[in-house]
Amino acid sequence: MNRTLQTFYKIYEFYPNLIHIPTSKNIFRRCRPISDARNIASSAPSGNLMKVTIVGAAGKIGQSLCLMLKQSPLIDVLCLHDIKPTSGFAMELTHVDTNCKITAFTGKDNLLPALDNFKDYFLQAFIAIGTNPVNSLVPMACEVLKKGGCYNPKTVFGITTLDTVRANTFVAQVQGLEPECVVVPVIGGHTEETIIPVLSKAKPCAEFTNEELENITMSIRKAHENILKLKPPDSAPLSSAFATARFIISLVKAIQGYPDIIECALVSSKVHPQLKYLSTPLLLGPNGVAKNLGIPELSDFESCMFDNAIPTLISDIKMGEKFVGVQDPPPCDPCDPNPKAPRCPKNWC
Ligand SMILES: NC(=O)C1=CN([C@@H]2O[C@H](COP(=O)(O)OP(=O)(O)OC[C@H]3O[C@@H](n4cnc5c(N)ncnc54)[C@H](O)[C@@H]3O)[C@@H](O)[C@H]2O)C=CC1
Ligand SMILES: O=C([O-])CC(=O)C(=O)O
Repeated sequence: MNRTLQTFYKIYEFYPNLIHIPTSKNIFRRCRPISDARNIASSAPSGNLMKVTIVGAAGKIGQSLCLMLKQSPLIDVLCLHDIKPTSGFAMELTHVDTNCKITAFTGKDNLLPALDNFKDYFLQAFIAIGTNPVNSLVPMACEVLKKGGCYNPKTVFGITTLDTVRANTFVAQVQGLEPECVVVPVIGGHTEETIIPVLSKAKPCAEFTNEELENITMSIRKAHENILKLKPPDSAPLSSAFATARFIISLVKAIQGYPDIIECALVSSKVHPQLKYLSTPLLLGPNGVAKNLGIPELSDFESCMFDNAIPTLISDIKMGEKFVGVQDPPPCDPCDPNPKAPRCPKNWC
């Protein structure tokens, strides 16, 4: 096994529910009706196939996610991988009368066959991580990919779409709007203290009383906890699968050249000096992040939440990096300056 293969193997061992989308620059198909898609897809040359691999596919989220993705006319091959048996579940999915083909692999030894295209496309393959803790696993994955010499910061994503889906829903309830019409950016990370719903930029309407702002924000941040109270020890597999499917379809559309695809996701970031990874709105294109749209202008309430989240985000990021051996840079020692360097100013460190 060469070094690149080992790297990928290591990543996939760590990340059930990681979603891998091998891409080809040749893939620029436009949206088309399902009936039309059946014909086109069946005659599409294999190099142009849109394949999505779900790792951890036999789990609670994975199964619903696969069912949703099986219904997409934009995906040609849906590949299921899990350490648990996948063949029965895969056979059931093949009975769903949509064009998307199903392939299935079981066990660690079959991970590489599940990712059969990655050797050719690994720098373009999109990797989306839904497994918690997303705030730490994305930095960890990026470090592993860097060590393997196959890191492309534009194509590694932490899935935070569930926070956006919840924000849209709760805002729509309060404002009496249809949830499908509401768009709320959610930045930060994917834990209670790091989720920052930017309600001041909600569309189509960002008018809220202070009480509404506080209630909606808390409902989004505590959504997981509130679900656990009603259905312990379950998480939120249905809404998570829905949100993950939405994010995956957005990635697929971006790869296929659809314009104006914007999603919030946790990515390697330079938009804040202290945060190497941050979830912000992203313009997605065929090569991944086409443009990081950055931190929207925040209200005082949102700025306060953001400032409070920074230490947690930093510590979550460090935790992920340390897990794969990345050390903090040695602290600056003002008593032992490099004689060739300018003297370290007092309190610099
Ligand atoms: N990002 C988000 O918004 C959300 C993320 N989650 C996270 O998603 C993850 C999955 O949740 P569930 O589906 O409910 O869990 P689950 O336990 O039902 O499913 C996980 C699946 O991964 C498989 N698996 C474990 N190790 C594997 C490996 N090395 N290779 C391949 N497959 C492997 C297991 O056999 C299992 O089928 C959890 O970490 C959860 O915290 C949950 C909700 C929302
Ligand atoms: O932690 C979990 O398993 C569930 C989760 O992310 C959420 O509901 O937002």
